[in-house]
Amino acid sequence: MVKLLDGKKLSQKMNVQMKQDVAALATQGIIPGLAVILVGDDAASHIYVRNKKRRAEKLGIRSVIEELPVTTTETELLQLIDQYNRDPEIDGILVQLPLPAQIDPWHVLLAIDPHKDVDGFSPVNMGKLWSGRPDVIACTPLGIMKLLAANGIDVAGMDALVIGRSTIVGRPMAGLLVNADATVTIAHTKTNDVKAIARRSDLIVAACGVAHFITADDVKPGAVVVDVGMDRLPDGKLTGDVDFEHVKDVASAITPVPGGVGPMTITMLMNQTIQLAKGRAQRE
Ligand SMILES: Nc1nc(=O)c2c([nH]1)NC[C@@H]1CN(c3ccc(C(=O)N[C@@H](CCC(=O)O)C(=O)O)cc3)C=[N+]21
Repeated sequence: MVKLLDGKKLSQKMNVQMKQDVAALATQGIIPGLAVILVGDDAASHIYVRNKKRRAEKLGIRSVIEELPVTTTETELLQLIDQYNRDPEIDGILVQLPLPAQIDPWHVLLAIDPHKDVDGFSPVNMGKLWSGRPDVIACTPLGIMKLLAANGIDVAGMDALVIGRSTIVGRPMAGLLVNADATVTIAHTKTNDVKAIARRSDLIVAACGVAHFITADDVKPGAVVVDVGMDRLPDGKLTGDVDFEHVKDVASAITPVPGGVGPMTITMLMNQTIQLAKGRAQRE
């Protein structure tokens, strides 16, 4: 029987601890503060940001949402980031990716104070992760590690395949897996035969953005399959990079879409905002 890696259920469980943490901070007069900056009118991004605001409100985290027009210049965005860098009541800053073409995301990642980089995308935090000394960690990969651990899956010694090399998912995912003693392959669009690698992997993390890219034929019996995809089928339905219906009969454990990695991403974002606020409480 396949084990369903249920991110919604684990998120609800983690909410209990997070609410206690927020209450403890409140006795010290501290409310965790999260600034979310969204540039442009990408429909999916607006939905994620609204979800984040709702989750923050439920937990007692103060969130400030900045929705900027698609014409925003890089200078304007960097000025806003600097304003939040200096705001003592803001613990975490998140700039929703992707950004419009006139803004270089690298300049944005360099501008965010690493101590407020709640996404863990800045070069300082990425470097710390790859140095084996993680600090703030990218929320999606961190959520995946929590989901695996909570289901008793130890990746040590596993042959792991990460499909995708983005700053948001693939690279930090590979770093976390290496730190947890997995043997990691990072595949990408130029990889010669990703399916052959998939067939001999004990763990597959699919983050390539192609609906149902991983089929039952690509999965070794008993492998663990994690689906980071958020793809739309022609009928508009949300689906993942994994053909769940068929892969579930081959894998030993699998994440659903929705209800798997997505909810864990937001949970980690909230948890890291709370952890950063705890750091502020200690300094004050
Ligand atoms: N700086 C930055 N940080 C991010 O964390 C970030 C980003 N940029 N850009 C886009 C991606 C995407 N992302 C998701 C978060 C939650 C769900 C989520 O909650 N998904 C639900 C379903 C939602 C639905 O039904 O549409 C689920 O999987 O169950 C999905 C995707 C965060 N991202």
